[in-house]
Amino acid sequence: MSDLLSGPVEIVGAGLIGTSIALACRRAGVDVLLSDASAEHLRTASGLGAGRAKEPGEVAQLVVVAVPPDHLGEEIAAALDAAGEDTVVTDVGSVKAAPLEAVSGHPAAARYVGSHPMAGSERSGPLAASADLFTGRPWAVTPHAGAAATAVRRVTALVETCGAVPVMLTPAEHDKAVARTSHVPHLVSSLVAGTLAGAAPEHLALTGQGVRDVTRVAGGDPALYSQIIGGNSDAVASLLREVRDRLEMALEAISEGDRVGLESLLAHGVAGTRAIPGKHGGPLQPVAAVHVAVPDHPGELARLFADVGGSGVNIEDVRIDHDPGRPVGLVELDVAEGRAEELMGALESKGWVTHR
Ligand SMILES: NC(=O)C1=CN([C@@H]2O[C@H](COP(=O)(O)OP(=O)(O)OC[C@H]3O[C@@H](n4cnc5c(N)ncnc54)[C@H](O)[C@@H]3O)[C@@H](O)[C@H]2O)C=CC1
Ligand SMILES: O=C(O)C(=O)Cc1ccc(O)cc1
Repeated sequence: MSDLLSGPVEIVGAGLIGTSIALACRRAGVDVLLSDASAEHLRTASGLGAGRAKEPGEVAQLVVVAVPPDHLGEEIAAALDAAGEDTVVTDVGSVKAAPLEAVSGHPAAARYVGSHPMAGSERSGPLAASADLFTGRPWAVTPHAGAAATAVRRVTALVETCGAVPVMLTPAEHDKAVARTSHVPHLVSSLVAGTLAGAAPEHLALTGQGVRDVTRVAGGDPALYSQIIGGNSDAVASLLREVRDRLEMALEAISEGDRVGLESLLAHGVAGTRAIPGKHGGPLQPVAAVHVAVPDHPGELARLFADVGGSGVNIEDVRIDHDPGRPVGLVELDVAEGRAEELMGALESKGWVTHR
């Protein structure tokens, strides 16, 4: 348990994110008080060991507001109104503009510091929660100009207690950043996924890993994402105009048979993928993909990973695709470039069928 965060921590909104934070705090030995507009979510989260229902009069050291975006402002203001003199209030909202507006002018605004974990899931509610959700993930801490240094330290201690990596940003920088790294990618993913709805089954039979990668985040709850994206409209609109300009360039290049123009657009995309930081925030390491055919039986993945472990080659990333015609999975293992041949040799010697 951190000296800066001895508890209790109060979670307002015991859904996916709130319950995950609660579970991580409980694991660190911190007392957790829960509240939620839904009695069922409160019961479920308590039953999962995320904490106990808050009793009237109990005062927390840190309140974490984890409700849907449209309700953050009112719940943050209510938490500041009700809190003790030393209580710090944070929220986990995906956009920082509205929460900040809600506390501006509040006499206790110095005790509010916004934050945003960059981890989640397409699912919602306490049953989707996990104490490990934030492990190793970036978590923005976004103090406003009037925030107290002690409040910033306590919110940073929460991030560390959850095993995440704090990233300090102003609220305005944060909102611009997430428009680029989260909100526009989500919208574009949804637009692409929409072209699949109602498509002919014989076309969908050719679905491979690429389209699954591009459309994964589009599976998120539309009610939640319309609040998130709609709450960051200026930053999202400005980037979407850039995307629209490039889409028009792509249409023009395709209709005019301009291969040079098309290649230049695709090369710009490659540059974008290389700009994404690698694991642990370092530069992106060049990786090579090794594909392994894995029979669709219980225990086969465990056997594969044990054999990879025995080879001494570290797995940088892993994806699993399914052969539509056979009971076989295709596991794609990303490893450091230069070690792929060694891994293939080691796996082939154990009977696995591999290819690059
Ligand atoms: N879902 C994700 O992947 C991520 C979500 N966030 C942010 O976290 C916040 C919560 O999102 P999730 O946990 O995904 O949603 P969720 O739907 O799983 O949980 C929200 C919880 O808040 C409760 N609630 C609603 N209104 C309330 C109120 N006025 N007072 C008390 N409880 C109330 C709901 O009953 C529910 O249990 C959102 O603001 C979202 O922007 C941040 C990072 C990732
Ligand atoms: O699913 C993913 O890859 C995510 O990036 C999850 C996510 C969703 C919403 C956020 O505000 C932050 C993170």
